[in-house]
Amino acid sequence: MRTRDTIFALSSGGTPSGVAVIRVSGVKALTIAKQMAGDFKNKRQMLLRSIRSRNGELIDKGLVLIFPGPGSFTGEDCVEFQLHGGRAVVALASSELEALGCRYAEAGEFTQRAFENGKLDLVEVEGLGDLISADTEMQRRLAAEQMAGDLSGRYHAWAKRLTHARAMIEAELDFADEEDIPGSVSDQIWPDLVSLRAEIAAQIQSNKLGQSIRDGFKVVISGPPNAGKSSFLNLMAGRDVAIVTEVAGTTRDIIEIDLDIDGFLIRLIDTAGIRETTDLVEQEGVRRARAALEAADMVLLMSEIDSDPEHTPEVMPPRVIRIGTKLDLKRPAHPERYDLLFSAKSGDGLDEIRAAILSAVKADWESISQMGAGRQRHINHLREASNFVEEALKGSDLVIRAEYLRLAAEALGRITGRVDVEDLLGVIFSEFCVGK
Ligand SMILES: Nc1nc2c(ncn2[C@@H]2O[C@H](COP(=O)(O)OP(=O)(O)OP(=O)(O)O)[C@@H](O)[C@H]2O)c(=O)[nH]1
Ligand SMILES: [K+]
Ligand SMILES: [Mg+2]
Repeated sequence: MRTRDTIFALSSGGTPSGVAVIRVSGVKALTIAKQMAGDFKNKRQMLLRSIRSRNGELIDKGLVLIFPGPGSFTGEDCVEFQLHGGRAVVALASSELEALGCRYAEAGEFTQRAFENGKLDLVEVEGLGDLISADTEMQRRLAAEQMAGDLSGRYHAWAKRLTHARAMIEAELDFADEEDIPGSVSDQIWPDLVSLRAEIAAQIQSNKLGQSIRDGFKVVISGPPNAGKSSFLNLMAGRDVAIVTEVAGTTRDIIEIDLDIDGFLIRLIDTAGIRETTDLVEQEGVRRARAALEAADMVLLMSEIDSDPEHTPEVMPPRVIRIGTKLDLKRPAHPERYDLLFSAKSGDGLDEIRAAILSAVKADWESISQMGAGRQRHINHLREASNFVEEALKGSDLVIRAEYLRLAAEALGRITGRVDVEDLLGVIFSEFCVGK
């Protein structure tokens, strides 16, 4: 059995490093640690020991952390060796561990064991994965809350309410023939389920917004050719990412840069100027520009001040900021046409654009920071659950309504991994790095 193997991995980053952490988990962990570091009591403790190979040769002197199961990250017996992070030290310690019967861990295998031993549920596992890959402060916050179980707790609480509702229905069915049950007991549960459905809808909305915090808030730069879109992108990037020329139709491919603005990941996307054209390559650029607009969280609609005709994209995403460009050349005759004015040449207006982006992403953040930001996977199951609740609310036969509530609870259970999730596990754990 694969899970009976004792596994190990270098859990700290690449060598050489000041310290290398080698983590060992499984039934043989404590025995092997004793072979390498001398005898100790099986209790949670940290020891400073000489680590030796089987023939008594000194590998290194370092710290040995003992975590007997189940009070460990994986729930199994675990040991961590903190050695000096030289390549040869790590190589020798690793080959010694292999010789003593350990196997190098696969990506995410420690976390998978933690899940199998009930230490983390799937939502917490995803939070942990996000925490490890978090680049910005807001990604970190969302992930830390999710890992701490905030989101799991909410999903669990909903599943419990559904179970309670079913119990009320069962009770009513059992006592249906008794005269002294006043009205229907289960009638009390329907108002609660109506509000549960609303709470799930709010969570779906929050999860959607949360994805833009986690994966980047997508700001698309759109507008006619030569508006100065790429010049703006380059200024924000602080380097010449995109080609800028006076030729209309210079940009064809989508050009994306990631920015960290006040802890938020902002994905700034430069696109081809939108116009009718016979140039095949430019046509494809325009098609891609339109597609980018559809996926945008926000659009910076740029046009040269007082240029005609006025450009309006066909697809209007929720947030559009109209920006008049090349302010160094001209003051606008129709200032009401623009939300902001900007010059790539002088840099005037740049701070205001940055502030507008930040205030949009902060508005999203405020509406989700209380609720967390589950993944698309959560959204799918939440929709399923919500549909079943809907069916239960619409139904008339109590037995069938109770069955819908069971299905709704099951859909919620799949989010945290309480119900058949085998097929999901591979996907989730493979996202992890080795050593976690
Ligand atoms: N004076 C002045 N010229 C600018 C400004 N911004 C851009 N330009 C010039 O306008 C021309 C077009 O700029 P780009 O940044 O390539 O414009 P674009 O919107 O990306 O153009 P396409 O990719 O062709 O759609 C270039 O010659 C730029 O140097 C500005 O603020 N002031
Ligand atoms: K251009
Ligand atoms: Mg361009």
